[in-house]
Order: sequence, then C-alpha cells, then structure tokens
Amino acid sequence: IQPSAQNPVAGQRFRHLEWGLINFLHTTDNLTWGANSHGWHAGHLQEPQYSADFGDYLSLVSHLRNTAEEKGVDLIVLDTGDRAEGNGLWDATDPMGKYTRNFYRELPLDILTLGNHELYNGTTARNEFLEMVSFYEGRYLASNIDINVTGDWEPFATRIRKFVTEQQGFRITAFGFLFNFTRNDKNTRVKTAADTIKESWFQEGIRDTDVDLFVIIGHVDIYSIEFTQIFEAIREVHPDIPIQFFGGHSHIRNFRILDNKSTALESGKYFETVGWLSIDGIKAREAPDSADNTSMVVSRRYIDANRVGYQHHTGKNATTFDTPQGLLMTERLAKYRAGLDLDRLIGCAPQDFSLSKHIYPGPQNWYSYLEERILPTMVYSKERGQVPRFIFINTGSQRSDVFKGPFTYDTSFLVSPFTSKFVHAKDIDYSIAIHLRDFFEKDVGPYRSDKSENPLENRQQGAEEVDIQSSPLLVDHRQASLARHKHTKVIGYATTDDAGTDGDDTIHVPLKRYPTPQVIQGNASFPEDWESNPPATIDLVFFDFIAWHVAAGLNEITGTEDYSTKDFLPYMEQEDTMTRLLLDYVAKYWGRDC
Ligand SMILES: Nc1ccn([C@@H]2O[C@H](COP(=O)(O)O)[C@@H](O)[C@H]2O)c(=O)n1
Repeated sequence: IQPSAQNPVAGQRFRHLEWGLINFLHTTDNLTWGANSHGWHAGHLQEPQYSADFGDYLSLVSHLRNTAEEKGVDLIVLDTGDRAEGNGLWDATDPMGKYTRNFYRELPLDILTLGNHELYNGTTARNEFLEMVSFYEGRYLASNIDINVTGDWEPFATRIRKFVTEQQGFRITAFGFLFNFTRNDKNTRVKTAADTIKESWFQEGIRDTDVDLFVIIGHVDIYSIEFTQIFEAIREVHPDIPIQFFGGHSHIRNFRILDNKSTALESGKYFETVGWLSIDGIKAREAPDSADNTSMVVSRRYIDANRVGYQHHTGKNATTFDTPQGLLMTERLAKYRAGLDLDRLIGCAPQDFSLSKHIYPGPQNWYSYLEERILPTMVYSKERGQVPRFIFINTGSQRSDVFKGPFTYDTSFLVSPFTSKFVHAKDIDYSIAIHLRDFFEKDVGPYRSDKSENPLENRQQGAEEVDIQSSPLLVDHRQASLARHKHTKVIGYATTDDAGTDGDDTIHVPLKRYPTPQVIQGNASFPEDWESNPPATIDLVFFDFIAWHVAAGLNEITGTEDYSTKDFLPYMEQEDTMTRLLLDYVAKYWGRDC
C-alpha cells in the first residue's frame, strides 16, 4: 500500500478461493494503478476498497504460486492489456510509460497481450514492442497485430503459443487478440478477428490435436463478435476440447458461458479487480489418472484489489503477507512517485464529483461541472476568445471520479490523461451547430470508455445467449454461502453474470450508475440573451480526437460534403491539453486548504 493511501475498511468477509487442476489470475485495463493496472500502479489512493498497490499484487502472486505448487496444480498469471495511460506514473514521464514498463517486467506473467491504449501513440507502441515484447518473448501474444519499426512489417508479438503446464502437464494452445480497433498509430496494423482466423497459421494451429485446452486472451469484450468468431472457428475443428477466454476493454466484471466446455472471464478495470478462474475435472491427455472433461467444473471470482482480501486468500496476516520483492516494489513506487512529484497538492476539491454515480446533469456530476465551469472558463483563445463558442469533449476522455479533498498532480492524470489538442471550426451557422449534440448521441464513435468502441454491433451479434440448460457446464457454487456472513458493506460492484450473482468476492452495496451523454458541451462568450436571440454564427471548439466525427456531423446536418478535418485549425497552444487546463483551473479556483 502506498504511504498516501488509506486502509481498506475492516469487517469485510471473504470466502476461500476454489482451486482446480488449473487456475488463472487475471488483470485487465489497469491503466490506473492508483489502485490498478491502466497505470494505477500505485493503487487507488483515495478508494480504500481498491488500495492495493503493485507491490501488494506481486506478493499475492508469489503466495498463490507457492500454494499452487504445494497443491500440485497449475496457476497461470495473465494480463489482457491497456497498461498504458491514465495515471501520473505513466503520463508524467518522458517518454510516457518509462517507469511503468520496468515495474511490469517484475510481474511473472505467463501470458499477456496488449490493448488499444498501447497503440494510440506511435512512441508508446514502439516502446511496448521494444521493451515489453522482447522481455516477455513468447509469452507476449498478439495474434492480429503487426508493427513497423524497421521499415518492414512484422508481427507485434507471438501469434500462437503452445506450452505444457508445469504441474499437471496440460498442453495449452494460446492466442492473444485485440478487438477490431481502427484508431491505432500508423506504425501498427490491426487485422480483424474474422480475417485473422482465416489465415493459414491459425487454421494449422487449431488443427493440431496435441492440445488439452485452448486459452484465448484478448483485449476484447467477452460478448463481442470477435470472441464468438474465434470460438466458432475452434469449435468447428474441436467440438469437445475446453476453450477458456479472458477478455477486457469494456471495463466490467463479467463471465460468459459459451458452451459446456467453454467460458469467458472479464476482470473489471483499473486494478480494482483481480479475476480468479479455476477449472477442475479437466482432462490432461498425458496424465491417465486425471479426470475426464465430462465432469469439468469452472469457478470464477472477482477479488477487490486490497490487502485485507489478499491476506485472506493467502492465509497471511499484515506482518506475514509482504514478500521482499513486493515490499521493494512498494518502496520503489513511492520513490518514483516522489521523484515525479505526483503527490504535489494543486488544490482542494470542494466536494465529490462522479462520472456516473450521480445524475447528469446535476451538481455532483463531473461532466456537468466541466460544462458549466471548467470548459467555459479554461477553453479560451487569445485571437477568438470573444467569439461565442460551443466546446465539445467526448465523455471517454474523463476517466475517474474526483474526491473531496486533495487534488494532486497525479489526480490530473487519473481524471484526464489524454493529450488531445483543442481545434476549431470557425463561423459555423448557429442553426447548424445546435444539431451537433443530437448527431453525437446517435453516432457510433469513439466517444466513450467503459464499453466497446462499437457496442451495439458487438453486443447484438455476440449476445446469442447459450441455452445453459442444454449446455450443462458445471459452474461451481460450492463456495460458502455469502448469506451466512455478517458484512460491513461498502459501495461497489454487484455483478450478475452467466453463472449468477455469487462472483463478487466482497459483497457490496450495489453501485448506482446514471446514464451520461457521449459528448458534453460547454458554452462560452455568449451574450446574456443568447438563447432567445442567438448569434448568426459561432465557433465550434473540440478535441482533435473527435475531429473526424465533427466533420461527419456537419456534413450530415447540412446534407453536403463541405466539411473536412483539414479545415479545422488549432484553437489553443499545443501544451494546453485538458490535463493542463484542469491543473490550472484547480490551482486558481479551488484553494489549498483541504
Ligand atoms: N487519446 C484518447 C484516447 C482514448 N480516448 C477515450 O478512451 C476510450 C477508449 O478507452 P478504453 O479504456 O475504453 O479503451 C475512447 O473510446 C475515447 O473515449 C480519448 O478520449 N482520447
């Protein structure tokens, strides 16, 4: 736990983990290791429920590995990408991710893949390839991605890995997939899953009969069309071999039963969740006394990332839990954070603001505060600051709630990490501009986070539910009944998935989420009576990240092809990213008396 983090609440109760012959420990979308992997490597400092840091996680992995060895079963530790962007430890270094990648290399991952956040930026993609892929070698899987760093295209990482597990001798064939992502830097190439599964290496790979279990790790929503296509391709060849999927990207806890020998697990986001999945009764061909697949049992669990839970599952206490390597990692994280001055106080948030735990629009909603206060005050250009303007930003650019109290340099990256620039379209007819918001709401664009880039399409095609009655995969409900324990409940995830409602390791008071728009709009420099007497033309100011969609919207509204991203010019200075504007706003308006 980091020195500035709070302890998790006492009184939480946990059940024991169900171990199988093969077990998996899964993290995904950890951009934010404030408690987690999207870069919250230092743990969620202001959310005690998720306050474990990366050092604590190393200790957990080490203890669980020892337990696996003692039991003579296998433990596969894996990560399904989006380790890039989203907190100070990643974003405040030059090049970004310099320290984070080093820390990750200490995690003994058996298999890993990458997410879209490793590919938005060319330098990030290149450094991931040079520093992470080469380090993890064959364990880094990227079945549908290529990179060009030398002038020639080459596979980003290993396309397919066949390996035999140490304890039980399971013969595993593993693949790593990214969803059908299109906003990657030009030094990378992402092939669709549909095209990739037609390639000869894939078809040959799945035809090999020397396999007990297929493992597909993906930065892919588990209900996506991509996973369904991969599942069907393997099932065509092997009607009976178990297939285990691990997904990500949509930032949820979820579990899907594809058929009686195949399931998929998604383990949340931001190092709030460590996913556990075990398979028992699975047959290893080389081990004649092992069970056969007809009695296969799968168990899944979503573990909150905090030390209390970790200690429980390892049978350790506060003094025996830390391993030397874990402790050292915690110390080094604190040291590097200090070196980057991440805990520097910028100002004091006057209240809690949330992205979706409070109604939008409303006084506690962060998007409303941005629309009403921050955007109109901060998004200003010397040349055109007097011109009335609509300011649009996509809601996915905001990544974390803001908590009452200290707002640090690090918080600015947790909340708004991206380096998008503000651009503008000049002198647009007001009568056209007012239709843009409706366009954004109907558009399928990269506006949001917390779900697939193409959610409707993916969900509808992927969501043909299995008839679980006729596919009797045994999902393990042997775990102790939750109702027997007394709990001090905290607000958090209350997951319902294909196996029911007993997946959350800690019982939470369900977290409420309110709907939010895809794009928010701040209005600035309008005369007082502008709603009854609007100006003829205004400026539109927006992130370059959504420029293509603004042009598409203007073309659709006007029924022309007059608008193109080439017409959009910078509005502010290059360094005026949203992160920077937020820091300036907090320093100027929030005071420092927390
Ligand atoms: N430069 C960027 C990059 C991404 N976004 C937003 O993030 C979403 C994807 O994030 P996930 O964690 O869900 O993969 C994307 O759809 C955008 O909303 C951004 O704003 N700027």
